[in-house]
Amino acid sequence: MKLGMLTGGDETAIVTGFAIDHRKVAPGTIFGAFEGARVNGEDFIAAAVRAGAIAVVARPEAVVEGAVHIADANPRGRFADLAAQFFAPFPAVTAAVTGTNGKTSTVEMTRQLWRMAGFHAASIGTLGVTTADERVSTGLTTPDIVTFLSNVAGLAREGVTHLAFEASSHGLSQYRTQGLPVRAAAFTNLSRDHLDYHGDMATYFTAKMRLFAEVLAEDGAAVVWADDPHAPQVEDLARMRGNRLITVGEHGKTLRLIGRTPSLLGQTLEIEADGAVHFVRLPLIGAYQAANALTAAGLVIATGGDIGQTLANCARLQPVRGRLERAVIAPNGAPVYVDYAHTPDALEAAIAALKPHTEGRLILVFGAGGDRDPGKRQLMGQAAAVGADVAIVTDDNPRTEDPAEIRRAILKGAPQATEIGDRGAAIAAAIAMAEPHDIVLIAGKGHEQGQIVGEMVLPFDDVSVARECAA
Ligand SMILES: CC(=O)N[C@H]1[C@@H](OP(=O)(O)OP(=O)(O)OC[C@H]2O[C@@H](n3ccc(=O)[nH]c3=O)[C@H](O)[C@@H]2O)O[C@H](CO)[C@@H](O)[C@@H]1O[C@H](C)C(=O)N[C@@H](C)C(=O)N[C@H](CCC(=O)O)C(=O)O
Ligand SMILES: Nc1ncnc2c1ncn2[C@@H]1O[C@H](COP(=O)(O)OP(=O)(O)OP(=O)(O)O)[C@@H](O)[C@H]1O
Ligand SMILES: N[C@H](CCC[C@H](N)C(=O)O)C(=O)O
Ligand SMILES: [Mg+2]
Repeated sequence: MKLGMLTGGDETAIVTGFAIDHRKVAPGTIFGAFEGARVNGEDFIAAAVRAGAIAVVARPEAVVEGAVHIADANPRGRFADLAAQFFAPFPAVTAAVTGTNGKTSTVEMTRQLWRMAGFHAASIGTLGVTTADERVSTGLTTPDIVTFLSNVAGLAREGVTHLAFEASSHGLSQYRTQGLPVRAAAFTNLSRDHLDYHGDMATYFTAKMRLFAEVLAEDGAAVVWADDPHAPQVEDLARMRGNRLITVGEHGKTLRLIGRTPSLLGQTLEIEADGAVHFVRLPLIGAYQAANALTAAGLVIATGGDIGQTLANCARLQPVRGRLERAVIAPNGAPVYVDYAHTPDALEAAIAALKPHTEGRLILVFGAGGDRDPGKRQLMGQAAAVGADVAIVTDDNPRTEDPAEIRRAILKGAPQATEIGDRGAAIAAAIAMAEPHDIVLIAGKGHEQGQIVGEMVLPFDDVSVARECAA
């Protein structure tokens, strides 16, 4: 592709790729220079040009010498739109999911439901890039724009026609998925998280709402978990833009949840849709997994799926890695679950999911991440104090913070809790104290494979550690 095709000018230089990090610039690259949270990408423009950048997308006031300056007050957005022209074509059917909790689960279930309907489907999110054959990690929930678009194009080349991806609030505010047309967008819920980055709840919500206000195609569909207090605002936005609206949940109109009966290994959902009542035997426990399954079903229906068939397929959904995953059953019969709950709301949801299955005590092991919203720590402590019978506060990715300080903040909300900093020792203690009718819940890390201490990632997997402790 010639540069002129992107700039509208007559430049004949051949574009070989796109980069947002000057260390990834090769001859023929278009470099995006963005102001970041840590550093200003404009400081690397000269180095990018020396490395062979032929054009730089940057604010009008940035200085670009020796390459074409593609000036835009919103360089991230402009860069994304140009990169999308370069990387296209993409899968024809795309669905994005936003919300504080449930994005990973919903995109994974959407992928599974599309596959059951016979489509070549993929998902991109916290778990990585997932197809029917493999899973490749990208490190972020919503990868950077270049990684994202190149992966999406790669999936299309492999024959993927249906893609569901997670639109995190960071991703939305940094235009990490801009340029990929979105046919359907879902909202799961809003609660406290990431205030270290967004500052306050209103800004955090506005970042998420970009998905509906700007990213979703004008003729696309909005799928809303109607039982969240923020749902009406999302619904109003969709109506205002003239998007097709699909609402799910007890307050939902498209898929109305009228009954939910937990069973030993799953639950039966009674759903009213299109004037008929459907019974879905979901093989997953917990109200939150039912919510995510219905939101996923909403996305599949929004993109052409048959209501009856899609609901019937929910009976064959496979568990999502690290979300209420049963790691092991202790020798005395107590089951040990691993869950990715790392917000106050998620912790409450995970506890609520296991409560109906607990005849004895619910023993909880949890912590909170360093270099992340400190305000959520005490609230997570409170959620544990209210919901768990025994709570053990431990470390979860302290990153560059003092882990003892993080635990202290959590303990303010859970003064009765036991403190065991070493995560392996905390898990061992929980399993050792469990009696036959108790349940152990290890929260916060889910699928994660490491404990981040300082800049180091030490290998750590809750599921393997639990199995070792129970052996
Ligand atoms: C706070 C945040 O979102 N940071 C991400 C973001 O950084 P930024 O734009 O603020 O970048 P910066 O480091 O200040 O640098 C500014 C610019 O200069 C460039 N640069 C920088 C250094 C250099 O030597 N040369 C150079 O060109 C950078 O590539 C960047 O474009 O863009 C970077 C490049 O893509 C990401 O690596 C970085 O993720 C950091 C590592 C991170 O931890 N992000 C987390 C918080 C995150 O994004 N999480 C969300 C939500 C999680 C969830 O709830 O699921 C996610 O989607 O994963
Ligand atoms: N619909 C929901 N409502 C409340 N809590 C939920 C819901 N879905 C998931 N959770 C809780 O949040 C945890 C994370 O779920 P999931 O990974 O699907 O969310 P996510 O939005 O992708 O999270 P992240 O922002 O870290 O990527 C789960 O392990 C569970 O504890
Ligand atoms: N995507 C989330 C994951 C948090 C997982 C938890 N284990 C932690 O490290 O806080 C974040 O970056 O905030
Ligand atoms: Mg996720």
